[in-house]
Parts: sequence; structure tokens; C-alpha cells
Amino acid sequence: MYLASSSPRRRELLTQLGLPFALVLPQVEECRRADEPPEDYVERLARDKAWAGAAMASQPLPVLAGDTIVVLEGEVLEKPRHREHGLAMLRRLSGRNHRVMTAMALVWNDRCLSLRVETEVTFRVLSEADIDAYWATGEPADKAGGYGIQGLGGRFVSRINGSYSAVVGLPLVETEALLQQAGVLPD
Ligand SMILES: Cc1cn([C@H]2C[C@H](O)[C@@H](COP(=O)(O)OP(=O)(O)OP(=O)(O)O)O2)c(=O)[nH]c1=O
Repeated sequence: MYLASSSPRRRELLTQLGLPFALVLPQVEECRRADEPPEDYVERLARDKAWAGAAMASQPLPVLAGDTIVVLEGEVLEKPRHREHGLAMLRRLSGRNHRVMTAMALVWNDRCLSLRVETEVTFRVLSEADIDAYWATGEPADKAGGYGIQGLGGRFVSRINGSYSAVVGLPLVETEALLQQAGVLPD
């Protein structure tokens, strides 16, 4: 199969499912439509990435793609555009709960199956020094919500309710079930 993703985290997680895959790297514009609910947006992006990946694939094999967003009080926090944006995101996440939504899509035989997983994450209160020092590590820059639970950002997370692998970018249990449903993996 193919994984349509440039994310090293998705690559590592998919490896945990134990099936061989090749990469395709489609470019999909990530732009939320006016009034598009976050739930629909994240799933649309995953589907767009999978279809774009299928259009590039050189062999007729299944194509898997995903998207992750952070949602705070109905607002979508994507990747920080610059330092101030990243710092502002971390200030907003400080001492509060947010939801991480990850959608996965699989295109196979001209059909697309998709799913969405939601996880609740609680941050401890962050000081300005915490936020400054974390930004300076470079870790937040390419991550939805401006943090990585699997890295240095993990020390800000006081509680998680849901799937850890979904927060990192690829929900293992649900993705395995999706691949089984499509017949890519045996039941
Ligand atoms: C919240 C959170 C996000 N992330 C990452 C997962 C995703 O890689 C990234 C969100 O961006 P995405 O747009 O979902 O993915 P991507 O651009 O990195 O890769 P691609 O579209 O090519 O598949 O944020 C973490 O690694 N850890 C976390 O704790």
C-alpha cells in the first residue's frame, strides 16, 4: 500500500501495524471553508490527501492519508505560522482542555473510506518561561496546536482521554480496523 504523508510520525506509527508501504507526497492546500465544522474539515483534508495520493501512485494499491487538528472552544488551531502565532497558541492551551481530531482516509478501488478520532487533552498551566523555552526548541513549528505530545511537549500534558497515537497523528486501533474493513489487512 501507499502512505500519502510527509509526516515522520505517521510513517513511524504505520510501521507499528507491520505491513509494508511506500510513500507518495501529494501537496494539498489546507484551508477551512467558512462555517465548515472542524469535524468535517479534518475528514475532508484526510480524504483530499488520500485522493491526491492515489492520483500520483504508480501502482494500483490502497492509499492511506491522515490529518490532525487541535480544537479549542470550537476554534481550529493548525500549525503555527510564525513565532508569535505559536506562542499565542501555547498561551491559550495553558491550563485548559482541548480536543485533538485526527481523520484517516483510505482510497482503494475508486472508493474512499474514512474515519475520525477525537481525544481530549489537558494542559497544565504554562509559564511564559515554559512557552518561550519550548518554542526555542523548534519542536512546535510543524505541529498542529504548536506542540508534540510525543516529544518535549509531553511534559505539559497532565491528562489525556482517548487515543494517544491519534494525537501523534495516526490512530493505531482505528486505522488497523479501517485496513481490515477494506481487505488490506486480514481480519
Ligand atoms: C497535537 C500533535 C500534533 N502532531 C503533528 C501530527 C501531524 O504531523 C501534524 C499536523 O499536521 P497535518 O497537516 O495533519 O500533517 P503533516 O502536514 O505533518 O503531514 P501530511 O499532511 O503530509 O500527512 O502535527 C504531533 O506530532 N504531536 C502532537 O501532539
